[in-house]
Amino acid sequence: MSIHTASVTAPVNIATLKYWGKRDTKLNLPTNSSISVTLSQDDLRTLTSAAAAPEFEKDTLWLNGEPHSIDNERTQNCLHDLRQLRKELEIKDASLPTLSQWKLHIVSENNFPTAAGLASSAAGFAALVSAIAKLYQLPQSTSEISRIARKGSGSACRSLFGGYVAWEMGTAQDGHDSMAIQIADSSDWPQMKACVLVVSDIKKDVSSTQGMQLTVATSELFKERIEHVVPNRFEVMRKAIIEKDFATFAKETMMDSNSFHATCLDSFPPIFYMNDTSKGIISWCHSINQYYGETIVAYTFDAGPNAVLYYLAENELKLFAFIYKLFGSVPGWDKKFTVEQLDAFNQQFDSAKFTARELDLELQKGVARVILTQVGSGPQEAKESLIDAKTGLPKK
Ligand SMILES: Nc1ncnc2c1ncn2[C@@H]1O[C@H](COP(=O)(O)OP(=O)(O)OP(=O)(O)O)[C@@H](O)[C@H]1O
Ligand SMILES: C[C@@](O)(CCOP(=O)(O)OP(=O)(O)O)CC(=O)O
Repeated sequence: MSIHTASVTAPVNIATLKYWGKRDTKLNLPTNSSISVTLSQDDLRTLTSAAAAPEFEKDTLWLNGEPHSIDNERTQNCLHDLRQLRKELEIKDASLPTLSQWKLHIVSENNFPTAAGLASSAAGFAALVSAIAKLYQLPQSTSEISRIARKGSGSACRSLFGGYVAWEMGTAQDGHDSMAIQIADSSDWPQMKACVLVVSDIKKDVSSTQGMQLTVATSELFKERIEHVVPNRFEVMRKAIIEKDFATFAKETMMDSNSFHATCLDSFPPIFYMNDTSKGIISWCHSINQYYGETIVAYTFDAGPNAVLYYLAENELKLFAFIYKLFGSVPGWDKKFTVEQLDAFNQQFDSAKFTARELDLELQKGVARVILTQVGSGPQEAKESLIDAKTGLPKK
């Protein structure tokens, strides 16, 4: 069997200026531009291998070891566009193997919970589209490929780049100008770190796709958000990233998370993604910033209760004096810090004279684990393949 394969890893991204609302649900065209930070693949990543061979009978996807439906319109749109681009190459150069006509086998693994509000669809579609683009040796730019990932899941287009990324909403009806661009590389502002407080990794009741359309259809507040709030914030946040102005970046990030969740509450019937633990974490972050008299931490919440905290490496000790005090007993710390470093967080807390009233111990019960990570790079070609090169099936 003559099997062609390619493997890619792709990152998760967490928006600091949220995408919420579509003007075209088929093409995933958004009602506003958005901004995100790409997280390091050392901690959260999707690995996808794609293979094409004339003998394959049908397009098949295996996700986390199980067959997974590929018949949905979004995945089909991505495959269609990628095949179209490959076909153009084959027409120009008749010596190329006709991969565009062969069926695909795609095998993918997320190294974190799927469909649990940790942006698995973003990393998943970014990896799927990147792996097939690599397999097909497509010459298109990363932004052009991001347009295809967008059709899989809107936020996926931002996972095509590392660092700090904007998804420009565009205005064209066919979506050709709605794609991701890089605002700054991870190496331009490498000090950005992220701490994910996993409040729940259970599948959510209202998916992002359903939730945002309910907001578009019913929320009055949403109109104000897309017409005024987001366009202004986009410029302020972009500038803050370029100038490495953490205080402004953090304030806008927190305000945008709150604005997005306010439009969820303003939807009818209302959508609640945050729970009491999430709200407690918000107050806790404000207490920490107030205690230090400067903004050292920003929180943001996607369509679920998990918190993502952004902070700069230089403030890690200051921040973790508090975060480790509350959430030190859950898994995730020992992989990143030595016993001495963890002890330093405790000592820093003890010297902080923080009162018991401000220390909300109830919060401890709501967090299941922490994921400690940082800004990272975009999709990378992987040496490891999940596909057996002889059979074209997933490796056991
Ligand atoms: N590695 C992958 N390859 C292909 N598709 C994937 C992959 N990972 C996830 N998906 C698709 O994304 C779906 C999960 O998307 P969903 O939006 O429900 O959750 P999420 O992305 O984890 O959460 P959120 O979007 O709120 O952050 C899966 O059911 C699957 O169809
Ligand atoms: C709250 C968000 O995470 C919503 C993400 O929505 P999706 O990209 O998952 O939605 P679809 O385009 O319908 O697949 C905000 C964001 O990532 O910008």
